[in-house]
Amino acid sequence: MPDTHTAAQRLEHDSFGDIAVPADHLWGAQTQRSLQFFAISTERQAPELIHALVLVKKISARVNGELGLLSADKAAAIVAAADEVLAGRWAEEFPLSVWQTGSGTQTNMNVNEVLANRASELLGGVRGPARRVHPNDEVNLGQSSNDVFPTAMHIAAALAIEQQLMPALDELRGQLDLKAQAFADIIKIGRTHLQDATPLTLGQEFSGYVAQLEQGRLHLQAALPHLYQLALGGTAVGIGLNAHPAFAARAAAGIAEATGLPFVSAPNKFEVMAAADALVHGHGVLKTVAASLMKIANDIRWLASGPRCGIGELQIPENEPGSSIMPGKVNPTQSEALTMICCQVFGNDVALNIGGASGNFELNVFRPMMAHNFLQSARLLSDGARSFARHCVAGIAPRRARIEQLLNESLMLVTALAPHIGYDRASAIAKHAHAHGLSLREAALQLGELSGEQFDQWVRVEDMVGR
Ligand SMILES: O=C(O)C[C@H](O)C(=O)O
Repeated sequence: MPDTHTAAQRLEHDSFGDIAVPADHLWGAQTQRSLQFFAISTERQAPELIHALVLVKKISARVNGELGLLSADKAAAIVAAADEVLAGRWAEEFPLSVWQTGSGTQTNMNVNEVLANRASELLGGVRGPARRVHPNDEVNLGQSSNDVFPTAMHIAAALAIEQQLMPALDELRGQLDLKAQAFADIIKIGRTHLQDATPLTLGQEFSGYVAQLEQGRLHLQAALPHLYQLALGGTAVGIGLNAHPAFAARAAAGIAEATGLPFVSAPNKFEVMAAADALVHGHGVLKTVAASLMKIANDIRWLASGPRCGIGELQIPENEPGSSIMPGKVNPTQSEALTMICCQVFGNDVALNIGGASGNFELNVFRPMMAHNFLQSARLLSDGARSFARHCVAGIAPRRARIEQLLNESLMLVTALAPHIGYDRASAIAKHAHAHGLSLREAALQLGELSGEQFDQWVRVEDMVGR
């Protein structure tokens, strides 16, 4: 009795022979082998990377058609199949693990197979070995995983920076800037080394966060030109064997037009294929942005600590119950999520650096991991920055009474006396005040260092904050 519950299968074929694949899927033999031999963990190639690979295939088919290397009907069918994927169809046809061949060959072939089978169907043919479009000879025409995969990585990374990360960071910068302006007149005590320091305004403190993100944007922009260089046309080792001499430049121009970004054919294909420095540099900037966000998120949660027994200068939004056991407790959860994201980005950076440093001769073979880490970092930072902007920063309010209390209790206002009575005498006032639980004014008068009028004239916080 045949098992009627067994899913229908069809035979696919590659240079290793026949292999059964699920009949309802478009992928072919090499995808199936990869599923068998790389059943490793749950990380799949990022949708942004698949999208970029499919775009490369679409533009390549069009250019190869224009160059007379591919018949017009087949080029059009591959373009149409690619457009279906780019429009969101067939997402389940790209099931491969990140942890596979280091060049991304199996994912390149996954894309080739899906587009070949679908293009065949669009031409009225079948899927499988009798298909009317060949995955290697036609979809992969004039290409190798070695140039296609780094090309897709550069496209996906540049798009992630420009379309995801920059807008998200701009939103967070905008929210912080609103607070910087709103808090411009609130004088508070500064802290250095976690110890009391001289005063500044809350607005000045927040303006530092704004400037951090402005610098981050400039760093991101500076990382883009290298990512705009595309390896496509280099084929296996960078010399372009089997590609038409006009292919590289035309394909890069097509990708630039399709994305609206100034991609060009890399002037040196050996560099973009043998190394992955553009990704290492770009992720270095993502790491820098993570360092900025971690500092900002940490400051805000420390300033909001309490509400009774901490610093308590800021009130942050109370979005959800904080504790399963402690009634009424509310926690700085947005800061916690964002700082965890930053940790992940730092970890991704280490792995990506090792991968980038470990290429051999003509090819870097750490690419799927590097693409995965880069795109995960960009996504995490984008979503995290937006979440933090909307659910924390937008609702931050100053706790004025507490700010004023801590300002008045601070001993470091004594710094304003140093130009008048010298460092040593001012220091003696601060130490005396601390030792005897006195205010600075009381200590100064007790030590007979200056008159009350002089103290009031010289220790004026409004004059200390440099506005
Ligand atoms: O898959 C390819 O096109 C080439 C492969 O990565 C190799 O260099 O062996």
